[in-house]
Amino acid sequence: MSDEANPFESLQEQIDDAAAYLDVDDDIIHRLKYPERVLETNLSVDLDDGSIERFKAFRSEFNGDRGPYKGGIRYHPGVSRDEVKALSGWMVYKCAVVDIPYGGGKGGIVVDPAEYSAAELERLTRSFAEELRPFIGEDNDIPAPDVNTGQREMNWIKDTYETLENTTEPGVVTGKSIDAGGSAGRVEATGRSTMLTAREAFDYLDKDIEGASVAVQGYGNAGWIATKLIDELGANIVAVSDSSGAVHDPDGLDPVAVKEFKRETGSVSGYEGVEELSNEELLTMDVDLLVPAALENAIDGDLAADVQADVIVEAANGPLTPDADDVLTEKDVHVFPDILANAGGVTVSYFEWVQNRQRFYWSEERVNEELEVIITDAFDNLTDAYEAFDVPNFRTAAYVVAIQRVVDAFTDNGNWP
Ligand SMILES: NC(=O)C1=CN([C@@H]2O[C@H](COP(=O)(O)OP(=O)(O)OC[C@H]3O[C@@H](n4cnc5c(N)ncnc54)[C@H](O)[C@@H]3O)[C@@H](O)[C@H]2O)C=CC1
Ligand SMILES: O=C(O)CCC(=O)C(=O)O
Repeated sequence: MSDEANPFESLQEQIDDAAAYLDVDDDIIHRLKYPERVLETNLSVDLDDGSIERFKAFRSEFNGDRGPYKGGIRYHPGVSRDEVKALSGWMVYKCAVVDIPYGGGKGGIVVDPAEYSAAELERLTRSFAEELRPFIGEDNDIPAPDVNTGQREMNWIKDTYETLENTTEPGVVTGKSIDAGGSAGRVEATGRSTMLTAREAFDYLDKDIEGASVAVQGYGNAGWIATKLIDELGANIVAVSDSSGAVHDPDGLDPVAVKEFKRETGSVSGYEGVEELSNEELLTMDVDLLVPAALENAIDGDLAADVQADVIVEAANGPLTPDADDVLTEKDVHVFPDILANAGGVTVSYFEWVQNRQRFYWSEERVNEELEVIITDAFDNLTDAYEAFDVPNFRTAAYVVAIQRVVDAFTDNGNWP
């Protein structure tokens, strides 16, 4: 993974690339490139051995023109202020692409959760929730899971908030467990929209997904579910990876068996009867479809020169640097961007929030059906814009659609002459 590109600068470049196709005042575009505010805090947490450790944490509220700030919370040693700013900006344009009534936010704690006990992580999460309390709320800013967080952490945040506020407000966070007010289908939603985007992309490009060879980088929530659902479309999953490395079988891997192996051993590496590869080798395999589902900057300009995939569908946020985009556009590799492909997560978070507010819960079938409508409509809007604006790639098309929607909300709110 390249550590050179600054994700916040990448976001700003993506906005500029699309703004060039729109008739929007430069001052408005400038406003759309910076967060409205960023909370930076230091959390002091009691460890199990009696010592105290301090953790840096952030929450960026990028833009609220279309609704409450919305976006996940990440636990990772690589979290930084600029990373969180970028991730919160991508949330703004993601929510606009799928046309759900949210702005964008994102948070993170600089921590490797593997090094701490569950009790320590609970104290850390509740401490962060206390700091977040003045900012979050179902009409203000609504956190959700991201890398290394899930239902457990969301339940802790909800409980801390509700206790301090002396209220019941399950819609203050999404991605909760079902018993705490979560939605059916939320855990699978990010991988599901990745699958739907891949399916629509192959159809649009007149390619057959059945039998298509697929490599997936990252085998966590987004990557594993995407792999399983793309496999169910009849594609041939030839390689998957996690931070330990990649496994490759040209005859096809069984995604469920690999997942079970990872659950037992902690990694995909060591899975029997397959070839072991590096992550870089996986990313440059000659496959029909490549799905980056790990972290930002997985493919930079240098690596992009060696990419052999025909189609890339981004399950991760920001896996390609702007340099990589330029190289891949030049090579005619079709990249379907994160702000569409992984938008299933926030879309089903929206369904969860709606259900929380109505205290009326939907079946998983209804969630999946409504998600499919939103993702396929968004895909059609994106490809319409790709053709109408004659932009070089699908990312720019997605930003053209999204920026126009945010600008329309801003100006309709009476903020501009
Ligand atoms: N969880 C969600 O609902 C959503 C997640 N995303 C994005 O999807 C991506 C993955 O998130 P999750 O699956 O939730 O996280 P996760 O923590 O469940 O999984 C991350 C996976 O990436 C792997 N990984 C980390 N570094 C790697 C590397 N250098 N090479 C290969 N694999 C590596 C990890 O081993 C793990 O398997 C992130 O970019 C996240 O922002 C986007 C939308 C929603
Ligand atoms: O479910 C959500 O609100 C946001 C998920 C997220 O962080 C993302 O889409 O990157």
